[in-house]
Amino acid sequence: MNDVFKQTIVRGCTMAGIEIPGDVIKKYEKYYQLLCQKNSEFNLTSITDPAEAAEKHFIDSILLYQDISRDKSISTTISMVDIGSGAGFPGLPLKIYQPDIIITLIDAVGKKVNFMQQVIKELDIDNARAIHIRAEELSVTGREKYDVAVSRAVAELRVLVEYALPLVKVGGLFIAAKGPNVQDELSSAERAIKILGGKIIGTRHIALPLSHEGRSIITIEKVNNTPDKYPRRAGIPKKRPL
Ligand SMILES: C[S@@+](CC[C@H](N)C(=O)[O-])C[C@H]1O[C@@H](n2cnc3c(N)ncnc32)[C@H](O)[C@@H]1O
Repeated sequence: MNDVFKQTIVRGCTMAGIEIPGDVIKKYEKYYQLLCQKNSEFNLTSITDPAEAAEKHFIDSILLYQDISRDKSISTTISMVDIGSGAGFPGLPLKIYQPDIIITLIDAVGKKVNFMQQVIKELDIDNARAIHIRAEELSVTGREKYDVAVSRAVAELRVLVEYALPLVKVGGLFIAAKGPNVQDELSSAERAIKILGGKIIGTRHIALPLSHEGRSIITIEKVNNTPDKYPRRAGIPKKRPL
């Protein structure tokens, strides 16, 4: 096992005030090992250095937990979808950290979904599935079904909300993990958020605990049902953002 990876998880979580159980760290180590193995076959991530991966993939993911659980007690089961999860971030580290989450991970690229399925199987993770589907298509079976949607590094916010908000229950949350500067994105997404039944309830600006890179975590509450005509068909949200 990679000591630098483990030490960085422990040190970073301590600095961030996150209590991280030993069995969770062990699973992250195994996950990181699988990530490095698969990454030599095809490109899953450009971040493979152990300290960087520990902070920028794993800690970065679990920093969202505070936003997800803000209205729920820790023991309440949360159904969550991660849109454009890629190699599993942020959904899988969150699920490993809080096993009560029931997670659906989706991605448009089959090879990435195969990798997530491998991690789920090899780490023996319950209540987790990875599906090869586009977000626009999941709303056929997954419409207004999830308590929480999360997404990191997938699209600009006005596009992302058309992927995410149709999947979230009224009263649920969409949490977008973004870089430090989000003011322009927030302004240009205002109209789309309103049309789709959302309301921005907060943007939390934070720094990663070790590199001090900035992040913004945008939380949108689903306050009204999304009109049936959204999402538009695959590709249209990105081509013609609301
Ligand atoms: C830059 S990667 C980010 C992956 C991961 N969320 C992370 O932060 O490491 C963007 C991912 O979003 C996926 N994606 C983009 N548009 C999508 C859509 N409409 N539905 C599902 N997946 C999508 C891509 O296939 C890609 O794997």
